[in-house]
Amino acid sequence: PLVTSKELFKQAYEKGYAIGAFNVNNMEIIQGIVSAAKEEKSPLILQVSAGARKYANPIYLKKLVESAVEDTDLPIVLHLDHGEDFEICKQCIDDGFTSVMIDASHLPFEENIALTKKVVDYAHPRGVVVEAELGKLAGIEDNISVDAKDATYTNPEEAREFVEKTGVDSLAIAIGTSHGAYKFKGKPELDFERLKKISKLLPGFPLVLHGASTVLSEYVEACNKFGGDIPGAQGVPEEMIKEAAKHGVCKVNIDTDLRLAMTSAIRKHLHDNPSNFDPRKYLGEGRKAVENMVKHKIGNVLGSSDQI
Ligand SMILES: O=C(COP(=O)(O)O)N(O)CCCOP(=O)(O)O
Ligand SMILES: [Zn+2]
Repeated sequence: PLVTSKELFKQAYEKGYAIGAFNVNNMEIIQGIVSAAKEEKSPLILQVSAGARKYANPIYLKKLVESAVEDTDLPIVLHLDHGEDFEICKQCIDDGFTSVMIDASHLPFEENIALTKKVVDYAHPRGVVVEAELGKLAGIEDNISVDAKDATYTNPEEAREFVEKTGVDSLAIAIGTSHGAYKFKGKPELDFERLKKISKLLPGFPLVLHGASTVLSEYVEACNKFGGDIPGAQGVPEEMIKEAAKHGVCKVNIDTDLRLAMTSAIRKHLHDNPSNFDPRKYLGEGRKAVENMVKHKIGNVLGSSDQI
């Protein structure tokens, strides 16, 4: 069924695992993710960004997710990723999403609170949960200085005040991750001291990690071997994701690893089969690669297998 993440996060928090939140943009990506979750008997968050709504048309995405629920009967959360204003959150809530993110992290603290509370006050009476963000995902400057970290990473005391004043159900925090394939110039590093402080001040409260792709080297190498050009790509080591799940992180956002898995498979297929021009062949290979990557994440990193 379509579910909210409330109960899923509660169990994940208690058992120390995290739930993958995978971005969806087309049928094959959804099918790959969902078959992996089905096989791993794992709860699942399918998330739709504004970019995905523009690319695929919201109606198609909603119907594809409904098909996944009908086909597998998995507990699936349909989540709006990075909602940029009240309007889009309202639209998705009215459209049957079970969870929305209002990303007001670029606003001053008080304005972030006000806008987040406005979304919470609309969502909760309709049985929908809300994710907000406090702090700014790292840029890709080299290991940034301590005071720069304090200026951009999530402040633990502010996090507690934010949650109390907004009633939000989960909080995306900034501890050194960033979106995309180029997360670290030097050695990958997350601010675990900060994470521990935040989770200590917010016991039992679900935290969210954005920019949590590993940028798996096997896919980067395959992309580059078959015509791609993705130099120096680096992500979050899987050990760090496991560690974060032990300190209150219940939702782990993964999009770049999906893209790399799909792209590497398609590049390889097109390279190895120059005479083929049937999209079902290379899109099918892409789907299979997505399925295998998500199975790996669920089974070996997130720990959410056999939880349904
Ligand atoms: O946290 C992440 C993904 O992190 P990742 O890049 O490490 O996978 N996300 O919220 C995904 C953001 C995708 O937005 P868009 O569709 O506009 O490109
Ligand atoms: Zn994000």
